[in-house]
This record gives sequence, C-alpha cells and structure tokens, in this order.
Amino acid sequence: MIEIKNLTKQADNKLILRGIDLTIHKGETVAILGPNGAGKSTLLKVLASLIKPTSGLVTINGLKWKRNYLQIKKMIGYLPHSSLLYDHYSPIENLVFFGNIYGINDVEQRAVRLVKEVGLSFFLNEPVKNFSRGMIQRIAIARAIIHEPEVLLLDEPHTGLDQGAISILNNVIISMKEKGTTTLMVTHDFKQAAEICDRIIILKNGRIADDFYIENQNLGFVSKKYQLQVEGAS
Ligand SMILES: Nc1ncnc2c1ncn2[C@@H]1O[C@H](COP(=O)(O)OP(=O)(O)OP(=O)(O)O)[C@@H](O)[C@H]1O
Repeated sequence: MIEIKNLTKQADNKLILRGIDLTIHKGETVAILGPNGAGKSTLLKVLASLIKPTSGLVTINGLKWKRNYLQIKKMIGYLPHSSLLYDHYSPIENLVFFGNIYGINDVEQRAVRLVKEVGLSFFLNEPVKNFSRGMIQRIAIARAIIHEPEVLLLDEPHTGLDQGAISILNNVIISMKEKGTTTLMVTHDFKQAAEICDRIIILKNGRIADDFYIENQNLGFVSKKYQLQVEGAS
C-alpha cells in the first residue's frame, strides 16, 4: 500500500505538487492522467525517491522513505522516460547487471526469461545501441521488473511501442497484478489506461482533480471525466 499525505514539491519558486493526499491499495493498477506540466512525472519521481518532496509524507507498505531507503528501493520498479540501459551491453548483460544490484538468485535464467517475455529472444546478445526505440523500451520494461517489485512506477510506458509490444506490456502489468503488484502508470494513452487500470487519477496544476474507479474498460467514461476536469466541458 502507498500512502501519500499532504505532499508538496517546489522547484525554482514553482509549486509543482500542491498538497497531494492519496492512498493506493495493494494490487491496484492506477493510471495518472493530466495535461502537460500537471506534475505527473514529478509525483512518480518523488515516489521512486529520485527527488525529495518539499513537505509531506510518503509511506510504502507502512515504511517511511527516510528511515527505510534500501528496503523500499528493493520494493520498487521504476520505468522513467530514459531507459537507464547501458548502450554497449546486450539485453542479457544489462538485465544481469541490474539483477545483480538487487541480489537476484539465478539472475541469468530470469534475464533470459524476461527477454523472451518482451519478445526479443532473437536479439539476446546484440548491443542495445543497435536497437530501435520500441525495442529499447521493451528491454527497459524488463529491467524495471527484474527484481519482481511489489510496486511498479511507469512513466508513459506505452510510448514508442507497436501494437504487439503494447499487448506484451499490458500482459506483463496484468500478470504482475495477479501476483499482487501495485502499479502506478503515468500516461496520455486513455485507451491503455481504460484497458488495464482499475482506477484513474486526474492531476491538474499539481493537485488531484479527480480520483475514480472504472469498470468494464469504459474508455468513454474516462474521456468524459477528463474533459470535465481538464477541458472544462460538460
Ligand atoms: N527540477 C525542476 N525545476 C523547475 N521546474 C521543474 C522541475 N521539474 C519539473 N518542473 C516543472 O514542473 C512542472 C511539472 O512537470 P512534470 O514533468 O511533473 O509534468 P508532467 O505532468 O509529467 O508533464 P508531461 O505530461 O508534459 O510529461 C512543469 O512545468 C515543469 O517544467
């Protein structure tokens, strides 16, 4: 479970997050929607502990960030805009490298399985620098889940993926949900949000403008709620 209380983030005199209160329950798959500059990536970065909040409290599974840094770090898988992969390493070398950081057992076996899961077995030993953007994104996703995190933070994960890779990613997220993983996904892709998420949060000007559950992958409902909050339509 993730608990966020009165979270604010200020940078260069700009208040990016303006008092976020949010509870995400274990196993939920949550999409964070909002216009450009709303503070979505900043919220994810705070949760991933890449940047410090200006004030407020974040606890993950009851643990506070400040006191349990390493323990929490192991619980989290984070997919940022950049892949974090090493260009000259192959997918397998990258995944083994990151897996070793987390002290994974049988890391090579797991790395091979993940590369297969994201559909790139054929390129197992090819340097990542030769890969297309979508291929890099697939391996970046595998990297984010190499340590089987309990919490998955994904920043625009569908960007650059073709239809096949979108299905692969969605299946990865769904199968992790079945194992109890909690996922927060920043996205501009309403269709994917409606398809795999059970809850939607709309962020606007650093505040939560709406927070609701969806049923039956109701894309129309998501679009209508978004228009109402962000575009001011009724
Ligand atoms: N380190 C920083 N210093 C100053 N301003 C920043 C910093 N980081 C982010 N911002 C500003 O905060 C606002 C929110 O940025 P953020 O990247 O969180 O938005 P976002 O909702 O993810 O946007 P997008 O949909 O365009 O990716 C933007 O106006 C951005 O320029």
